[in-house]
Amino acid sequence: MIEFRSVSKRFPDGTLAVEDFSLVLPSHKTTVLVGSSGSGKTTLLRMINRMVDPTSGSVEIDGEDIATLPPVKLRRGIGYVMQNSGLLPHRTVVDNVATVPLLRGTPKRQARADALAMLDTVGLDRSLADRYPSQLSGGQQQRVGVARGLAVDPNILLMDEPFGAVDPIVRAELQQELVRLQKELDKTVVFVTHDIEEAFLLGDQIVILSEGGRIAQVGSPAELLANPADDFVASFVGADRGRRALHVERHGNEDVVVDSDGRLAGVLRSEGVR
Ligand SMILES: Nc1ncnc2c1ncn2[C@@H]1O[C@H](COP(=O)(O)OP(=O)(O)OP(=O)(O)O)[C@@H](O)[C@H]1O
Repeated sequence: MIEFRSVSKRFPDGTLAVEDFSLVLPSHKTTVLVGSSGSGKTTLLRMINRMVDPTSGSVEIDGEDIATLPPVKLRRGIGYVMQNSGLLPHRTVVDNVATVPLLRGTPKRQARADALAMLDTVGLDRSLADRYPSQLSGGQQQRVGVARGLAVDPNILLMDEPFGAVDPIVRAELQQELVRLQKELDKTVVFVTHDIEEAFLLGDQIVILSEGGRIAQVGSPAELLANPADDFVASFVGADRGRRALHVERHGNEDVVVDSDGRLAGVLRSEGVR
């Protein structure tokens, strides 16, 4: 598990990006940090692999204070996927995926074989292996980014708005793919987004942040929707707008569920009946 203990981050220019943040991120679960721009999501994420060090407080992984670990070593064991994929433009797809394993000393032939297998895992055709990133679509580039993040078989995968720059259809595909991958790989995933729908889809634990990394509420999607802590959360999760408020209408012998705009959402069945 990852634990933030009273973590604050003040940047040299005086910006207090995160103030006294404490949270446990359970292992083998997906925690989604969601909040508006500037709420400190990226800063928090980057403190997990020491791309940013806290000004005060500590971050622990499985009980070990990561300030005591060399950053380079730590990072090689943590997958990191960025919004614009962060691929090296002058390296082929397969070489991009194999970069970190090679740095860790995996023999070249083995690293290539592993990288090709990883393309299969993220649903990319091996025929793309020798292309350069610019010869791929945005969605394909993001898949390569995910493959690269997973290439070192990390326990922890950090994802910073990885699907933010692709069109909505590809984005939905990538989200479904991540749901599938997470079932299969069972990593501890920390995912940053400003999209609450994405958070609801992917998160076991959702952390709603307001400015300065302040936690507005932590909970499962159901908890947040059923019991929003305040108006800010209610508005953020859409509980206030009636958008998610469904009601039941009787049609003949069936109860159907209808949304606030009168659109049909489904049929109501008592539990156990299919
Ligand atoms: N290197 C830096 N130096 C100074 N201020 C910084 C630095 N990096 C981030 N900040 C500031 O810290 C605050 C939090 O930034 P951060 O990038 O963590 O937010 P975010 O929630 O990820 O935002 P976004 O959704 O826009 O990516 C912002 O006010 C930002 O301007």
